[in-house]
Amino acid sequence: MPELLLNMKDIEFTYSSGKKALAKVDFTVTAGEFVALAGRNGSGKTTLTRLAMALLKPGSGSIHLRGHNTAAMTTADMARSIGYVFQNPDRQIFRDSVVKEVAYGPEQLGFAPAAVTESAAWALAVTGLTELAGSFPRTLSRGQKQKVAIASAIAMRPQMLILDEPTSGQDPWEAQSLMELLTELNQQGITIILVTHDMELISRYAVRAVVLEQGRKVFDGPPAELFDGSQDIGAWGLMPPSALALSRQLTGMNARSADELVEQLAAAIKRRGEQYA
Ligand SMILES: Nc1ncnc2c1ncn2[C@@H]1O[C@H](COP(=O)(O)OP(=O)(O)OP(=O)(O)O)[C@@H](O)[C@H]1O
Repeated sequence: MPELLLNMKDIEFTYSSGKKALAKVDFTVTAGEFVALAGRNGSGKTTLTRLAMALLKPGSGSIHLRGHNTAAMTTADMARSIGYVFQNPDRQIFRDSVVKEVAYGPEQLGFAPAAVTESAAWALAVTGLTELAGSFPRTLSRGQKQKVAIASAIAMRPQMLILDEPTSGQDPWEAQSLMELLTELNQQGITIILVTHDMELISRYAVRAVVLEQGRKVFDGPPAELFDGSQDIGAWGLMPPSALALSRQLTGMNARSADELVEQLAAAIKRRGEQYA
C-alpha cells in the first residue's frame, strides 16, 4: 500500500485582504503519484501548494506530511520532504556556478561533505546538467535554468516535487525535455505535483488530475475522465487538448498527444488502404 505523503483536510484559507482563496478543500497525495493541479487563473492552485509547503497557514483544516502536522514542522523538515520549483527559475537561482547552486540545499540541510558532493553529482546527472556544472547559471537558457532549479530541489532528496507552471516561457523542445525529465524522476520514485494550465501536458503525462474552481475542488480523477465529455470542463475555464478533440472527430479515438493522433491517423489510413487493396 503506497504511503500517504500529503493529507490536506477541510482546508479554508482567506488572505488578509479578505479574499477567500480556498474553501473546504481536501487534497491527498500518495507516494509515487504524478498529479496535475489545474484550474483557471485565481482558482487557488498556488495558494494550495503554498499551504502544502507550510509557507502559508490554513485558517482552518489540517495538513499532514507523512503523518506529521506541518504546523509543527521546521522549514528544514519541509525541505527534506518537498522540493518546490517556481515558475520563474530566476527567483531561486543565486550562486555563481551551477554546481554551487545545486549543492547549496544539501549543505544547508547539514549533509556531510561527501553526501553533498554525491547528491549534487546525482542531481546534475539525472537532469543532464553534468557538462554545465561549472557554468554561470544566469547565462543558461530558460529551460536549462529550470533544470538547475529542479536539480537544486532534488539534491535535497525530497520525496515529492511541486512545480508551478515549469514549462512556461520555454520553446516546445525544452518543454518536452522538461516533461520527460519529470517522468523519469517520477519513475525513480519522486512524487510529482505539477501546477499547469496546459491540458495537453495533463493528458499526456499526468496519472491524476485535480481541478480547482473558485477555491473549491471540482474534479479529482484520471485525466481521461476529465476529458471524456462527462465533465463540464468549460464551466471551469478548461478546454480539452486539441489533439484529443481532433482525434475524437477524425478517428473516434482519444489521442493523448499530437504524436498519438498522427499514429492513429496513419493506422486508419493504412486500414483504409488494405480494405481497397
Ligand atoms: N497575496 C494575496 N493577497 C490577496 N489575495 C491573493 C493573494 N494571492 C492570491 N490572492 C487571490 O487568491 C485567489 C487565489 O489565487 P491563487 O494565486 O492561489 O490562484 P491560482 O489558481 O494559482 O492562479 P494563477 O493560475 O493565476 O497562478 C485569487 O483570487 C487571487 O487574486
